[in-house]
Amino acid sequence: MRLRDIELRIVRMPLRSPFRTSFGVETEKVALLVRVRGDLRGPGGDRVETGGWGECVAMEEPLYSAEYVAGAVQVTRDFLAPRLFAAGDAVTAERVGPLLAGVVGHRMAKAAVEMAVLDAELRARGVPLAEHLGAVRDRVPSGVSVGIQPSVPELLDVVAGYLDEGYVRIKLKIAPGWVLEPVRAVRERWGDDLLLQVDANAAFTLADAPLLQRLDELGLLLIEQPLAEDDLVQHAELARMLRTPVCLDESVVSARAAADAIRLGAARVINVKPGRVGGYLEARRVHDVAVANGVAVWCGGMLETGLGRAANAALAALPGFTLPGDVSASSRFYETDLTRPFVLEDGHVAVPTGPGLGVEPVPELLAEWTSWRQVLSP
Ligand SMILES: CC(=O)N[C@@H](Cc1ccc2ccccc2c1)C(=O)O
Ligand SMILES: [Mg+2]
Repeated sequence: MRLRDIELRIVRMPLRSPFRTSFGVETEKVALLVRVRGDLRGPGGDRVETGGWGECVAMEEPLYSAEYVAGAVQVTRDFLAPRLFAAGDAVTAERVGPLLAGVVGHRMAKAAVEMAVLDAELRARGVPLAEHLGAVRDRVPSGVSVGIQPSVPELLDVVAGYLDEGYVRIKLKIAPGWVLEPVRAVRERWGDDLLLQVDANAAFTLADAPLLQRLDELGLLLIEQPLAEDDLVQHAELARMLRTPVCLDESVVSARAAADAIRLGAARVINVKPGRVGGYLEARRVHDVAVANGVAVWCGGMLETGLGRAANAALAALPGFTLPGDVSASSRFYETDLTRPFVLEDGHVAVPTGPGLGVEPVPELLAEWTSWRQVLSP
C-alpha cells in the first residue's frame, strides 16, 4: 500500500460515570485516532483506493503506562509517519512493525498506525479482521471492569446492575484501603458461582503479600497486576505465596515479555491488550506464546471507542481466549459510542462480520467529539 495521507484526530468522549482505579479517577475518554488513506494493487493488478482507522489506547496522562496522548501525537507525526511515507508502495500491515522498529518504544502509538494500515488492507480485500486473525467464534463472553466506589453498599448496587445486564464476569478494581471488605461483600452477596477477579493496577508491593494472601479465601479467578509494571521477579515471588493465580497486564508489553513472565512464573494468566503490546499482530503472537505454554489469555480493555472495541472483539474470538474479557458493551462507558454501539446479548458481544474492523465512526459524532485534527502528507 502507498500511503497518500495519515490523519490524526484527538477525540474527547464523556464517560457515563467516573471510573476510579488505583491510579486515578477518569471522567472523560481522550483518544488519538489515526486514519490512513492510500492505494494498493488489487487482485487484477489495478490500483484500488482504500482507507482504514486505528485507535491509540494511550491515556491523556501517563498514569497507566509511560505513553500519553500528546506524546503519541508527536511521535507519530515526527517519527512514525515519515518512516511509512518513505516506504512508498511497500507498506503492509506485517511490515509496519519492522518499518517502525528503529523508533524505540511507543508501542501504543505504533499499534494505532498498524491497526489503521491493517484495516485499510482488509477493507480493500473484503476480509473481516476476525477471519484474518484466526477467530473461531462469532461472539465472545463479556466481562465488566467495576471501578472503586464511594462505599460498599454503592459497589453492591453497581455490581447488581451489571449482573442484571447479563455480564458473565465481574472484575473489581482494588487499591490500598479498598481490598478485602468490598471483594468479600461481593462474594458473600452472590456466592461462589460468580466469576470474580480483581485488578490492582500495580498498586501494591511485596510488603502487602499478607494482605493479598487473604484474598485466597475468596475464590477469585485471578489477581491482575498486583505489583509494578517492571516487577517481574517480585511477581514471581508473590505468585509462589498466593493460591490465587497472578495475571499480568501492564508488565506484558510484547510476546517476548509474555515468554519471560511465564518462564519466571510471574504470570499464570495474561490480560492481552493489543495497544499495550504494539498491535493486533503482536497480540496474536502473545496469544500463541501463552497457548503454547498452557497459559490462559483474555482480552483487556482501555475504554476504547467502537473502533478499538470492534478489533478487540475480533481478537477475543481466537481459541486461546478462554476467560471472559473486558470487551464490554459500549454502554458500559458511553451514552453514545463513536461507532454503532456494541451491545450485550445473553452475556456476549458479537464479533463484527464486515471487512476490516467492520465499523466506522459516525461522521457527525466524529466531528462533534474531535478536539484537534491534523493531516500528515508525504
Ligand atoms: C477496563 C479497565 O479496567 N482497563 C484498564 C485500566 C484503565 C482504567 C481507566 C482508563 C481510562 C482511560 C483509558 C484507559 C483506562 C484504562 C485495566 O485493565 O487495567
Ligand atoms: Mg488491568
